Amino acid sequence: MPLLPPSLPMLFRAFGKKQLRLLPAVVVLGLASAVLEGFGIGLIIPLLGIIMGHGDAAGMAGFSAVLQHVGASLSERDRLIVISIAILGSILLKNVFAFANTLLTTFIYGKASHSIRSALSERLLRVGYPFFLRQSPGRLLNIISNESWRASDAIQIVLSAIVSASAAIILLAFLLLLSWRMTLLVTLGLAGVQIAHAILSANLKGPSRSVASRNSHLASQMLHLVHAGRLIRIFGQESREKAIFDTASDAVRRASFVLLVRQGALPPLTEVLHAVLFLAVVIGAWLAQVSFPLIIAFVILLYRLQPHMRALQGSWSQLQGLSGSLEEVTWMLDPSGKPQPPQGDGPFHGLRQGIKFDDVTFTYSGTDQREVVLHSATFEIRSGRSTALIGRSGAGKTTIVNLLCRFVEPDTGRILVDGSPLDGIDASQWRRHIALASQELELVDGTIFENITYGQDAATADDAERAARLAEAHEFIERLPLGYDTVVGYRGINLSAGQRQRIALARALVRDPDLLILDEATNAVDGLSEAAIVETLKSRAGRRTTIVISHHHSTISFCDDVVILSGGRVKKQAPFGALASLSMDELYQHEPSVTPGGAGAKRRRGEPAK
Ligand SMILES: Nc1ncnc2c1ncn2[C@@H]1O[C@H](COP(=O)(O)OP(=O)(O)OP(=O)(O)O)[C@@H](O)[C@H]1O
Repeated sequence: MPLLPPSLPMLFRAFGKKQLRLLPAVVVLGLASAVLEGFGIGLIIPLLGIIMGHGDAAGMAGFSAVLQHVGASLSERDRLIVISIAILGSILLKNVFAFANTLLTTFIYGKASHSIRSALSERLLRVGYPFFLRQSPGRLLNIISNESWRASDAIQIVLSAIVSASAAIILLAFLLLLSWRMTLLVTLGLAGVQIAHAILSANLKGPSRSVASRNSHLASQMLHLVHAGRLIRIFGQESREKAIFDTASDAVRRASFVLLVRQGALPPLTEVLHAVLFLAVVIGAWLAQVSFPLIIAFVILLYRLQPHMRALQGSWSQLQGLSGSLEEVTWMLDPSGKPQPPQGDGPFHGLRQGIKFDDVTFTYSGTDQREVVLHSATFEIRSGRSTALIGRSGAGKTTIVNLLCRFVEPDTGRILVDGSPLDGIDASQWRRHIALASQELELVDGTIFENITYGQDAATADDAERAARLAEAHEFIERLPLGYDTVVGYRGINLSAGQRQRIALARALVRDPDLLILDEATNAVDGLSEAAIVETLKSRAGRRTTIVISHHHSTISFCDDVVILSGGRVKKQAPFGALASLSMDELYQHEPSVTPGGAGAKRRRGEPAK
């Protein structure tokens, strides 16, 4: 049986070297206060000796005899005063050390909880994006908001266990110095209690895991209630959702009850066992005719030892009870088995010739069906031109954007940027040259100015206004009482969908990127505004590369090229001018008869179009 939960070492690593360096101080303070406590209790032997008129060391050996000689040269009265002062002094100093220890452990606890949360956020920010496609948001939320606190509690439990262990070791050493026979009896008894306790607390792991998984489920339900407020109301599902939530909440209650009952049974049980041990020692000492002051000192030491031993056992069972939470936190902290962030460290200074998808195939991993969503896609995006990416719903357009932004990587094939593989380029340098406005990218909970300049710390109010004008957002922003200082609320809840889209577009335009990607970025914008936005985009044409995804003909009308997708396959790539007269439906159904190079040509040779 491992002494500590296997997840603890990783937690301590997250904890930081600086804080770890403080741990010896915790041990030293714990030991020092225990030494003072043991010493103070030991001095009771000569004190009682004087009071009871047994001032000599008859019947005593070893350390007890040494203590019995403390102040032996003084008169009885002076000795009594000196010993009393020494006892009081040691109690006082012991409590000063104990308080210093409390301060230190509280400081370390605070730092530990912060370090764990910080490490969790670091992991979330650095992990490869596909992680979010596979994991339940409820689970992630539960780990950060609930389990991270429990992991911090585990660290505090370990710290107080260190203090208790230090005290127990010292008090046992004092017991040993007083009588090795009685100490042997005590140690055997304590070992028995410890074994009984360990066996009982081993069955806390299951309920602890059950609490963690039910908490994840409950967090998912909470997220659902927050996000689906309109859906639930319009379909009149309040009662049903309430019942589902209550079931999830009650499952947490029931799992926690089982855990707490099992945990709660341990302290009374160990207290009874300790009491049995205590009595056994007293009776044993009496039977062995140990001197009375020695028995008193031994019993007091034993009495003081018990809370530390019980605290140690309590720490053990608490750690077992927290094992589900610890496993969840260490799972999130552990980089192994998680998608890596995009690799590659090549520099990128700007797009010159263009981007080529070369036979790219892609499947979203982690889904049960694992359907191929992009089949051998080959097409080009010319630099300084606008390319419309069109196709019916589910054709794979957003997947292409995900690949371009390196949120996901191709299974086979390559994406070439100016002839170099994209996966060899440093992802953050590449992304600095891209801006994405998409129906899925949210606004941040801040002001309109903060949203427009998100990721552009150097952007001024003028820059923000210029971008807002280009995105047809300036007018409505100016009409708001607080203008650019208006707080948009969580996910931009205080704005209309069209207003949110225009701010998101301004956020993309303020970067003036090499590659602007608009994925259904204006589908909620009114016709007039959209026409003006298209004019803006036209003015960028020839200067910057733009990819536009839309189901509206008007939105793609200014594009130079069009790539038509169907069922994850590139059906056609052509200059848009040649097909501009066709409606969107006709474009979607267009057969790959005149494909200048690229995927269509390849298929004509080998593979029928789907
Ligand atoms: N995270 C995901 N996990 C699994 N499959 C996904 C995921 N995202 C998309 N898909 C699947 O990939 C296919 C292509 O989806 P994609 O979002 O690229 O389509 P789209 O052409 O952008 O559609 P729309 O016009 O509706 O936005 C679809 O069949 C979809 O079900």
